[in-house]
Amino acid sequence: MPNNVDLFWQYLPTSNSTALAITLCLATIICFVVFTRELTPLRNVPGPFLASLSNIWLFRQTKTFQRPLIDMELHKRYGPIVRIGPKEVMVSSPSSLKTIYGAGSAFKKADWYIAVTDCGWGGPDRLSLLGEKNMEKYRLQRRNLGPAYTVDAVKDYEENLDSILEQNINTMREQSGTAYDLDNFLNFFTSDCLSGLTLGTSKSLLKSQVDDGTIGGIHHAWMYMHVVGFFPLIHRANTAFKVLMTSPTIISFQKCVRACIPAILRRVDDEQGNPNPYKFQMDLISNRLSNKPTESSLKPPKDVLDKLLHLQLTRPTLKDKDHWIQSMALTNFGAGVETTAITIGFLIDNIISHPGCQQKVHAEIDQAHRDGELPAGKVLKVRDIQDHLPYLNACLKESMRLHSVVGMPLPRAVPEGGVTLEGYMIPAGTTVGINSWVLGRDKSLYSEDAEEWRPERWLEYSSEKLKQLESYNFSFGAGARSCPGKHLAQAIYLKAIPMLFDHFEWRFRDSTPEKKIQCTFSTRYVGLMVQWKERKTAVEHD
Ligand code: HEM
Repeated sequence: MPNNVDLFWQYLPTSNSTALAITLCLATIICFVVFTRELTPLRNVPGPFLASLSNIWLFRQTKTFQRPLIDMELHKRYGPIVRIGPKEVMVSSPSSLKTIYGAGSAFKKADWYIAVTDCGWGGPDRLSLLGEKNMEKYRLQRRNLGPAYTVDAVKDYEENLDSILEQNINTMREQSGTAYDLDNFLNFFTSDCLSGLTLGTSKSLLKSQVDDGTIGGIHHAWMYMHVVGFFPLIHRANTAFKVLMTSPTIISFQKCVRACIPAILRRVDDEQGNPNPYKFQMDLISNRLSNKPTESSLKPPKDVLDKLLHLQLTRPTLKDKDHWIQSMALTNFGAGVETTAITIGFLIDNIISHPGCQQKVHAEIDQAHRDGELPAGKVLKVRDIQDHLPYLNACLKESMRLHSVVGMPLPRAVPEGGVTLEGYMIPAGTTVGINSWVLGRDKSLYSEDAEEWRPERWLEYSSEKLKQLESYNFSFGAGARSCPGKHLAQAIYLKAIPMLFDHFEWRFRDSTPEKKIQCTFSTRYVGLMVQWKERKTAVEHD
């Protein structure tokens, strides 16, 4: 009876050249596996086998748009450090947060961010804060434009925000009882608010319920960057061909890319419905750039663009930089609309999902009205939620902890000399990152019930503990590359949230709503239908 070895030889090809080809193939595969997986200090880092061989594994995971859930599962399975690419690991401990992102850290943004930029095709002097890798240029831009985004600067724009918020609440009164997709509705809401803050006026998207292309454009841009980021070369080539191949007769390279990775670009295609997503904003910005204030006509700034133009007048670095001013103003939309909408959306979802929570929120607001702490019928101040609505504020913190806006690790490159993370030596050049969804559920920070929704925890913590937790708050990033738009976003959601619960009672349209997240860097619910109805205010109750 032939044994297994005999059978093996029996089926081997007889021709010498075929045998040689097979041997060469096998040898190449073995060399490739040994080289990419084993001949690196990362060989002992646990993780899925296929992930250690090529970025395709990570690309495929990312393409599901479920990174927060996938990353949480991976950490549960493999521990505080997981190898998710041949040269990429993901870590989870709070101490790693300080090492990678802390003040003075030498970890630069990784190559994933190349897909956020135009690869220099718009000229070397472009402003693209999120993707900028040249730290000298980045610091120069942020130092000069940053003053338009401080807490004090934002106070100057609040009047515009207040009138948009009032308009939005009135519009919502008219729409009472109608069912809306929560994410869509809030994108309209925040787009109007950011427009008021940035340009002093809005296109009233919430009222018209029609996207002028801006919201779709932002969404598709993030979707593209989120996935193509793993293949910077594709992005570079794509950008180059987009610029070079303007002739309609030449088959654009973009089309080839589309054919190769249809899942991403099928959605990008939709964008073509509106070739100029920022038209409304661009027209206003161009108009004001051609009618700039002079020293003698200078008035106190009323919106971000005003403030940027003031800065331009006083800072020589900004003298010939109209394109920086334009890009910075547009960044408020690209980086602010979805992120702020998602922050409010997750909170609304959490409050309606947890029985009794909305009643508590309403009771707290009503009591604050009765105690005279909140003026009835007026837009609240940014600090009101912190000072007078502790339970609602605790719900917000709990929501941001469990459902952070950014749902993938913020990728950074390990600097020269390497680093030790979670007990493993990680060589220079490796991409490392922490996912906020994982850190927000860290048991060493939030105790054993870290996975549960329990807003009361924020009312129980000592001030020391609160301070410690604040230092691990990753919602707006951390260190030198943390979010410059934080105060702008906070002005919107800290004012809007109490109003949305003061004036309305919320419910899901369906008794058992389907909750499907979609992570395109930012993470939202898709297709979650909600309704609101106007409620009597405390004064009307009494
Ligand atoms: C609730 C709303 C917001 C959240 C949760 C948020 C979150 C974040 C996070 C986590 C980062 C770090 C990204 C990274 O390290 O790659 C970031 C960066 C950034 N954000 Fe925001 N953001 C919000 C609103 C805004 C707004 C309104 C603006 C408008 C100016 C803005 C502009 C930016 C920019 C330009 C960066 C890049 C900074 C850098 O790379 O150094 N964000 N944001």
